[in-house]
Amino acid sequence: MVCFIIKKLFSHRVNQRTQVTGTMADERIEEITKKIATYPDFPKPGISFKDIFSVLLEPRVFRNLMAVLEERVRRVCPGVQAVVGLESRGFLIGTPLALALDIPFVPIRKKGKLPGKVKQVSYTLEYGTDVFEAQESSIKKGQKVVILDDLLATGGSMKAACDLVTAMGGEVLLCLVCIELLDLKGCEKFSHPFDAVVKF
Ligand SMILES: O=P(O)(O)OC[C@H]1O[C@H](OP(=O)(O)OP(=O)(O)O)[C@H](O)[C@@H]1O
Ligand SMILES: Nc1ncnc2[nH]cnc12
Repeated sequence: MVCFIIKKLFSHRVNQRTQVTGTMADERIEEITKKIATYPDFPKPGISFKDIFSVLLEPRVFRNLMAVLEERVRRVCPGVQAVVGLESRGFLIGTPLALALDIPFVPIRKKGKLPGKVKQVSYTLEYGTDVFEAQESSIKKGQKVVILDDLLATGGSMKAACDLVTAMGGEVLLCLVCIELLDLKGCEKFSHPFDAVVKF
């Protein structure tokens, strides 16, 4: 209900509402921002690659990132029932977040990697196309989920994940990323509530 109201107020962005306030919080995010390394022209010319792994190299900064993500989920969608993480970098932050919230972690993987019956959706990336899959039994009808990823670029991956979760009967309460590339306007691709810790 709260998410619904926030969504109505801020369209697809909930940053204004979920931003952690206070000096400590701002300092954590400032430090996380500084730690994210940028690699020009990787993996293709014209792509400015933002590397979440540089944050994971420092346990204190990684812990602060996880704390910020957890605070935002608890604040915006306290009734959340699962964390959905996108392969592969979304797994790195999705699994510790699910553990911290004591709820299931649901992987969305690229085609052909999940056993058993799967549901799939195809999508376009900033530098290619791919197919996402989830195990049929991993998302229950009516289950309230947060979708988590390291980065939002064109928004193709997040939109595909929203479509897949919705097609499986899940309810997307929040799409959450560590890094948003503002110029690419990826959050305009989908209509679910969205939040990002760091924006470039
Ligand atoms: O907003 P988009 O344009 O869809 O791009 C963002 C996605 O691209 C990257 O994943 P990638 O497919 O490169 O996989 P990886 O995490 O395994 O490196 C990133 O981790 C996001 O999932
Ligand atoms: N610019 C970028 N940096 C890191 N990961 C990405 N995935 C898609 N675009 C990306």
